[in-house]
Amino acid sequence: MGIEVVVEGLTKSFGRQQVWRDVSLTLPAGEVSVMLGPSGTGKTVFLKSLVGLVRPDRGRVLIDGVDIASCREKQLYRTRRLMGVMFQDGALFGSMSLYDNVAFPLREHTRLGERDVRRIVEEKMAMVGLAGDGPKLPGEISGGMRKRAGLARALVLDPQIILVDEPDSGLDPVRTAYISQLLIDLNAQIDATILIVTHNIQMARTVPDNIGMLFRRNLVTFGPREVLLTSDEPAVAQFLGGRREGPIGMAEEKDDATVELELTGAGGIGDRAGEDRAGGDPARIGDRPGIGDGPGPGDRAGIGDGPGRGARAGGDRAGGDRAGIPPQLTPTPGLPERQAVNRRMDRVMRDLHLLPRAAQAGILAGLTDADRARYGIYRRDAIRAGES
Ligand SMILES: Nc1ncnc2c1ncn2[C@@H]1O[C@H](COP(=O)(O)OP(=O)(O)OP(=O)(O)O)[C@@H](O)[C@H]1O
Repeated sequence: MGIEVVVEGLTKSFGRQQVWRDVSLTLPAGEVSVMLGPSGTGKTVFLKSLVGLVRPDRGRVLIDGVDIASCREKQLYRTRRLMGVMFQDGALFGSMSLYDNVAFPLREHTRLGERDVRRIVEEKMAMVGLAGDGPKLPGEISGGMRKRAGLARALVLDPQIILVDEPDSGLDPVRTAYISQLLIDLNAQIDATILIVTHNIQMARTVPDNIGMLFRRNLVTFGPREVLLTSDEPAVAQFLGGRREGPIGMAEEKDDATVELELTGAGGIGDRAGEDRAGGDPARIGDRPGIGDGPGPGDRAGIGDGPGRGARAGGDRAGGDRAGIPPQLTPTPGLPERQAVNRRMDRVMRDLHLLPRAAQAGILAGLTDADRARYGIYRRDAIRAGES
């Protein structure tokens, strides 16, 4: 099973620029987590600090009892063996074939003979859908294939933690859907702890068990996916809706006066540009297209308010969405079930009372009959939670 990663009070600056401060979270063992955030908010720096490629100014990163933010080189090296990293562009050596790229960590860090190297490389390349592509050079293949080759290389040392930097960047939506499925399939097969850094909303909505978001040098939230997906935090709602109105600006930081204007509807950027907004509603916080669509100014979270259903968080939604929470991807038929699913559900149900009400409603609305029996929850309790 994967290993838990505990981050405590992590702070990082480059010169006078503070990237983020006091970031604390736990990546639960064997679960898939996503870190979201607008461009430039330090997602990649965060990922690198988990591998010890960036040293934070303060804080700890505990992996298997070792604080990799402060440990000695030898321990860092040993702990890194537990981790596989897929960088944005695959980070392949351009002059080596895919086969040699994927074999590289095995030849560098183990004493395996070439026959074993071949067995492992072929197995991992097949896992990411690159069987038979070994002889190709990185320059001869598409960006999606390069990413998958980078993923195969990240897998050869059988990591218990996999860190993935923007797996969707440069990919079309179909390739992004494939790599999303691949990450879930991998988790089902090897039960590793996975952290994906991305700003792809679709991936964030359908892949992870847990989601966090970095914004303005802070971790806005981190927890079960239902928390962020039902959040009424303005930056989160704007980000999920992909809208310009809200606190996130082109230069990451809008000035406060602009935000105030937008939120009061007294003239957002769209108005000044003479653009239409759906429904003519001035910069409503909860107005995420395709998620919250109920009338009324009280609709801040933009959740659970299907027309004619009484505007309730937790109500059923068309297309299988519940309370604005789309179904999570499941492994491809024929693969094992994800072991993380039950572990996560146990944890979430244990801590349910600590979560925001909308998240609770979303979680309860999504329970299967088997879940309800397991946790002793009656259907009417779940419905009542959705109504409150
Ligand atoms: N080695 C470095 N030296 C100085 N500044 C750096 C260094 N690495 C990153 N930064 C700065 O830290 C900030 C965060 O960068 P990072 O690449 O982590 O953002 P990101 O959220 O991953 O962005 P994107 O989504 O666009 O990839 C940026 O302002 C970047 O310029």
